Amino acid sequence: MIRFEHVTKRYADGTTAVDDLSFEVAEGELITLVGPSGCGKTTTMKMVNRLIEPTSGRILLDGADIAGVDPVELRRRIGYVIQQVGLFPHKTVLENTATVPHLLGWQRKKARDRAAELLDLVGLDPAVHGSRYPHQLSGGQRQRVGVARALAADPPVLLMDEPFGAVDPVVRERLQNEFLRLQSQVRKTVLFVTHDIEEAVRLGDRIAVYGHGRIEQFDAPATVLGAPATPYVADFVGADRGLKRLSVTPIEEGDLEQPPVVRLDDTAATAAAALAADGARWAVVLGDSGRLHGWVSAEALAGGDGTVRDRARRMDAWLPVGASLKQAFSTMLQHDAGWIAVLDGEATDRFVGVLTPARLHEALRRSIDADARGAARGDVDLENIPGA
Ligand SMILES: Nc1ncnc2c1ncn2[C@@H]1O[C@H](COP(=O)(O)OP(=O)(O)OP(=O)(O)O)[C@@H](O)[C@H]1O
Repeated sequence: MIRFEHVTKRYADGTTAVDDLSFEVAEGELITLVGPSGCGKTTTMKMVNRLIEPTSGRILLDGADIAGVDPVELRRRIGYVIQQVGLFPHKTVLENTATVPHLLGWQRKKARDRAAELLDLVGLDPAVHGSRYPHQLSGGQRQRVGVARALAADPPVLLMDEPFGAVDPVVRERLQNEFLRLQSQVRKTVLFVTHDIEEAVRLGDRIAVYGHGRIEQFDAPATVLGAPATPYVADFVGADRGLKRLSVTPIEEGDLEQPPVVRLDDTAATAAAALAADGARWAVVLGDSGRLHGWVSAEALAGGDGTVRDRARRMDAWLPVGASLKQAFSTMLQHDAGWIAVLDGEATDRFVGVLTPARLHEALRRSIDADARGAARGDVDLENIPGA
């Protein structure tokens, strides 16, 4: 979709902002460009819509060299969102959003309908916010309008230069989540510049980590965190990369422990026998429809009649398979629980196993090791990891 071939940009004063850059971005992929200030991220981005021309090399869009495409025509295919959103102060939110459709000569009604649809998509109510002026919005709302405006003409490519850089961390996280939801619907090819590794990791399908004018590593977030290609990248992603990695490592079925499972209506004696057969001290308890109810200990089942129902404790800390290890850790803390149940996440909510802190740690170690060796996580034998 977008292809850089040996692209170099040298400014008139001799600064080499981008040095012999080659990479490729697939259609519908979200690439984050991350690195310290002045490393060439913005220059890279602006060469794609020809706000800056390369000194040498080629950039191809859909296989065609963009040097041969009229810049105005090119920019119609490329949405652009920047940190200082650049909304027109004297135009309403709706008019701002409809800017590009207007320029493209759409009929007024069609352009306004499209703008309203886009505002809705980015979480703004067109009936409430559409007639406001930019100064009547919060910073986060202005950023949303910026995104809506960039999407208005439905361009296949989106360039985003620190779009959420100017808002506070809480709003920023909300905007990031909304943007991910939006992207899962619209599937644009996105280049997203940020200097924040957390943001890069959270958003990117792949991350390009920049050194000076060059890409030091171009990989999936989990790989960048788990197996930094150079000491520079390791330093940039930080000493707490293990923690960051939690947020990009999903829970897999193979990570889970399988304690005995009993039902609320089982007799205490049957349940006690099941625990004894397994040598287990506790069992997961499922309710009537197979949903998670909680747990029951071997002590609670000892002696007496009745059913598990009388002796079980409720515990509803659960997550679906595929949720991140970070969510798992945070759910454990939130419920003050030594384990969480993992369900299949489909409509059936089938119980698939239990994640304990020890299993979580193992999953993390296994995924780091798998990336380092280019293997699948399930194939990693923890015995072979030193210190595991
Ligand atoms: N017009 C220009 N003339 C000369 N040098 C420039 C020009 N624009 C940018 N540079 C230099 O090129 C290098 C790369 O700049 P660029 O804006 O691409 O970096 P960046 O990674 O986007 O930085 P930031 O995160 O601070 O925006 C920097 O050293 C910058 O000073």
